[in-house]
Amino acid sequence: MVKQTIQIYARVKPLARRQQAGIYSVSEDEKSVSSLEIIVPRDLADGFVNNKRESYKFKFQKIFDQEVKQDAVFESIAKPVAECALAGYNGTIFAYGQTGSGKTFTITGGAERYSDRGIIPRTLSYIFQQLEKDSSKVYTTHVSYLEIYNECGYDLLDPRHEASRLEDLPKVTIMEDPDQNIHLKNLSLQQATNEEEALNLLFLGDTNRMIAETPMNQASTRSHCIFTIHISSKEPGSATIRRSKLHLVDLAGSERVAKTGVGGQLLTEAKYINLSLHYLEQVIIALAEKHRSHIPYRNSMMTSVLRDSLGGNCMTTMIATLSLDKRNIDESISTCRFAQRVALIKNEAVLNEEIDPRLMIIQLKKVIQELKDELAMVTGEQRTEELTQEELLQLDEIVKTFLEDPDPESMLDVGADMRKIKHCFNYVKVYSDTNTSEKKEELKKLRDLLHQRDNEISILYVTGFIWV
Ligand SMILES: Nc1ncnc2c1ncn2[C@@H]1O[C@H](COP(=O)(O)OP(=O)(O)OP(=O)(O)O)[C@@H](O)[C@H]1O
Repeated sequence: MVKQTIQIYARVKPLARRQQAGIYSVSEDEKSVSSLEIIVPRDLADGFVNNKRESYKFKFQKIFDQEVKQDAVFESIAKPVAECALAGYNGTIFAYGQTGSGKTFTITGGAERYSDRGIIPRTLSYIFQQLEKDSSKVYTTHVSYLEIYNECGYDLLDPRHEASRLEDLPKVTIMEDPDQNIHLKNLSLQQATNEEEALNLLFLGDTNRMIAETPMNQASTRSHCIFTIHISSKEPGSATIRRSKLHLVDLAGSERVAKTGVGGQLLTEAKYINLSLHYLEQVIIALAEKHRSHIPYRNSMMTSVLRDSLGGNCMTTMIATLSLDKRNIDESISTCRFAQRVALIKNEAVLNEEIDPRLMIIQLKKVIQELKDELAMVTGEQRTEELTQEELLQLDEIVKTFLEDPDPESMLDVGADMRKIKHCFNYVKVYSDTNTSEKKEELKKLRDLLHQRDNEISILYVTGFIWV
């Protein structure tokens, strides 16, 4: 079991040309903990008098400032989580931040340049590279892509639909089993056997996501998207299967503070525009409080789906996306505050291993047969039915390999079935008889040759070709 708090990272979006930079600084202490200090000048903030604090400091595992590129973000954040998923642990990476702060850019990527691809395509690429390298296990990979809008789930990977509206996509509903495990009804799991197939599925999902945008559901701002990579692995011959899920989550825009302007207050009335993010916050608050027994996961679909990622069996990472221009400083501060609370949540990730019942039955049948054979040998009660032709050929092969193995410590094991043991003895007899007669034949040939050479030499003496 791996006990770990949720890891929090911050990423600062580059300023657009006409944006005015806010005042902030990034520093790192001797233990490599990064700090972000945001300054809101007392005299003037966004045109209003600021009577509040001037300096806001937040700690993160690492802060990626404006110039940091996608490959560095992947290496630091996603690669370790992908490695854990390959080893059999659940993982979640979610991006949280206000609209336009770079959540989609970080999770999915930008369309302009190949180097702009984000965490999802890079993680898929990395996972398939690793699978190709590891021949010790058999891996199976599936992906799913869920969009949650207004408390309704939609399957973005439904291959039968060419969606023109979000409502055209199959609706996904939540079901809970008696052990409180969440199951998503109607969410398709599509198999991907290589990187290309997985990327095609991502593309299908992103296309559906874009096409299904309606005036009611503007851009990704109001919906949450969860791309999940499901990995299962098994060693050949073993009945134990490891299963893990890696959720890559692009949350809805988190803006919630209404800038009233009245009285010049900057950080005032909290107004939630997205109820499910409000419920997410409720869950985070409840989890961060000690001795809190009830966690309100069930209040929203998103918190139900991410239940394991928040205070459960998962290694979870949050990326706080920040837009640190002057106008968005207040939103960035509330994103950082949210992240600090998230950092208090402890998760306990366990290795997800289970026994495949089908393989287990095959193995147990074999064990039962071996035990029956041993019992029959001990009690003298022999099995009388004939061995099949296939079984006989298999036995011949096993004995031949054993006899031809130069290793003096090699063993012949055919179990306790007397029919098999007898057949092996017969094979050994025939094998050694064949070998002996072959050797006799060879000896005779050599003797004949020797005799012939002696005769030839005697003739040479007699004819005087050889002088002594
Ligand atoms: N690190 C970055 N480098 C370059 N461009 C970026 C970066 N982050 C974001 N952008 C650009 O900023 C714009 C807004 O980013 P993005 O769409 O990712 O925001 P978002 O947080 O997902 O918004 P929403 O909540 O509406 O989905 C996009 O044009 C994106 O390409």
